[in-house]
Amino acid sequence: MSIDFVSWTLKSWIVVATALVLTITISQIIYNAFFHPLSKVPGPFLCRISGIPSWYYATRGDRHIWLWQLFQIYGPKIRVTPNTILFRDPAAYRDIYTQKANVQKAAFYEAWQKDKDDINTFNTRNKQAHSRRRKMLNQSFTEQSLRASQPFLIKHVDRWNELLVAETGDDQWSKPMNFADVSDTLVFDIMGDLCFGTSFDIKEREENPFKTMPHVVVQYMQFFYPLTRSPMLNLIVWLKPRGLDALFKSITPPNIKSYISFVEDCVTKRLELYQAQKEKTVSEQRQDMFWFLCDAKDDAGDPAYSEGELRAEANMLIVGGTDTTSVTLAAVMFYLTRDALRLQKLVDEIQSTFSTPEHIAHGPQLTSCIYLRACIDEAMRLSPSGPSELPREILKGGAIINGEFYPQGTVVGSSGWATGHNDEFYGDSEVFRPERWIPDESTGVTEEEVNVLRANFHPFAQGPGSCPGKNIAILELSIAIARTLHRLEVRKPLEGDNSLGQGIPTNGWGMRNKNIFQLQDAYISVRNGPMVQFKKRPV
Ligand code: HEM
Repeated sequence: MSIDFVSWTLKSWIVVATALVLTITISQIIYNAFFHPLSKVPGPFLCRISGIPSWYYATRGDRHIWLWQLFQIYGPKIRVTPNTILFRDPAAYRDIYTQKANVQKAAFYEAWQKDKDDINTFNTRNKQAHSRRRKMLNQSFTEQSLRASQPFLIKHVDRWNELLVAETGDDQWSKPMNFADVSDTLVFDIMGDLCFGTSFDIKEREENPFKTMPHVVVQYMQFFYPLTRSPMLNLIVWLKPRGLDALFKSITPPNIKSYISFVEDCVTKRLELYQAQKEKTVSEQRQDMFWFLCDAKDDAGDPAYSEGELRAEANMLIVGGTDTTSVTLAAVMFYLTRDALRLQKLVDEIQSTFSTPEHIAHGPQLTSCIYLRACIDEAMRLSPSGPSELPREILKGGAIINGEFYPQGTVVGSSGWATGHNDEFYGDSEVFRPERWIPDESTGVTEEEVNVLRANFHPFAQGPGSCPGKNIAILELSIAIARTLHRLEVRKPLEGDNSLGQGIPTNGWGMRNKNIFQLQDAYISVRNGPMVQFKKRPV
C-alpha cells in the first residue's frame, strides 16, 4: 500500500515537472516570438524562439554562409537568436563598434578563457578593465616595436622563400603544394620568434614535434567555437569556474596539452633571458614583442604585467597574430593565381619599385605600392580572417543603432563575410577587383567612391576592441608577398586537382563560386588550399 503511494507520488511529480517544463518552454517561445522587445526584427521563426539554429551552424563551420543567406532573405537587419541582432550596414557598424558605443564584449569572449588565471586583453569584457589592459598592450604596438620586429619578419620570409624552391632546378616549377599549410609555417615561425623568443622552425624540412601546431590551434578553436555560440552560453560561463574548466582540462586531447606546456616552457625561458639581459643596453637586448610586453608600464610607472599575465598576453598574441595573417596570405595567393593579368600588374609594381627583393622593407617605398595594398584589402574583403560577427553586448541604458533603440543585454554585431559579399553595396561583390580600392581616372574609380567603400570595410575591426596588430600584420603581409613575387613566379598547377579551397557547384547556396576562396568558420577562418607551384625568376 505504502509502495503504491510512493510510486503514485513519483508519477505525479514527473507529470507535474514535465507540465511545468513544457509550460515554461512554451511561454518562453511565445514571449520570444511575439512579446520580446526584439520581436519585430525579421528572422526565421526558429531563430526568434531559440539559439539552437545559430549553434547548429557553428558546429558545422558554415555559420557565416548561413548569416549571409539570412541577410539575402530578410534584409540588412536580422534576428539570429532571441537575443542577437546582426546588421549589414555601415552606419550600424559605427553605432556598435566605435569608442562611444554603449556596449562591451559579449559573454562569447569570456568563454574563451582557459581558466580563471587566463585573463588577457582579448577576453576581458568589462569596458573599463579592457580599456586599462588595452592601454598597456598598446605600448607593445608602437612605431618603435614595428621597426624592431622587421629583422625577425625578413629573416623568416627570406628563409621561407629559399625553402619554397629548395628542391627545384633553376628553370623548373616546384611540386604542387597546399599553400594554406605553407603559409602557416611562415606565420607561426614569425610569431613564435616575436612572442616567445623561439622560432618553432616548422617551415624547416627536418621533422619537429611542432609541425602539427597550426593544426592543433585549429582543432582547439573548432572544439570550443560551438560552445561559445551555444544557447547555453551564459550557463557555460557560470559553470566554468565551478568545475567546467577542470572538466575541459581533463578531456583536453594530448596534442593540445603538449602545445600548452611547450608554450609555457618557451615563456619561462624567454622571461629568464629578459632578466639576464636587463643589465645590458637596450640595443643589446632581444627586442621582440615579448620584450615590449615586459617593458610596458602601468599608470603608476610599475611593470604592467605579472608573470601570469605575461603568459596570458603572449598566448593571446600567438593566436591573434597567426591564423589571421595566414588566411590573408593564402587568400591573396588564391585570387592572384587565378588572375594572370592582375598577378602581372602586381609583379610589375613591385619590380619597378624595388631593384632587388632585399630592398623591400618598411618605409615610403613599400607604402607607395598601392596595388599591393589593394590586393591585400580585396583578399580580406572576400575571405575575411573572422567570417562571423564579433559580438558586443548593450550596456545599461540601451543603445541607438541605425536610429532604433535596443535594450540592455541585447547582443549586436556585424558579420565580416556577409558585409564583404554584399552585392547591393559592391555591385560585383563576387569579383576579385583590387582596382576598386584605388582612385584612378583610367578605371573611372573616384576618391568619393573609395571613401564610401572604406567606411564599410573593417577587416581589423574598429573602436576599443580593434586589432592592435594591424600595422605589423600589413607589414608582414607586404614583405612576404612582395619579396616572394620579386624572387619567384607562382601559378596554379596545370595538372591534377588544383581546385582546393574554391567553391564547388554542387555545394549549398553561397558556397558554389569557384572563384571565391571558401572558409570554415571557427571564429578564426579555417582554410584549405590553394594548390600552388613556385619557380625561381631568372636573375
Ligand atoms: C591580417 C591579419 C589580422 C587581422 C585581419 C586581424 C583582425 C583582428 C580583428 C577583427 C580583431 C577584433 C576581434 C574581436 O573583437 O573579436 C582583432 C583583435 C586582436 N588582434 Fe588582430 N588581426 C590580424 C593580425 C594580428 C596580429 C599580427 C596581431 C599581433 C601581433 C594581432 C593581435 C590582436 C589582438 C591582441 C587583438 C585583441 C584586441 C582587444 O581585444 O583589444 N592581430 N584582430
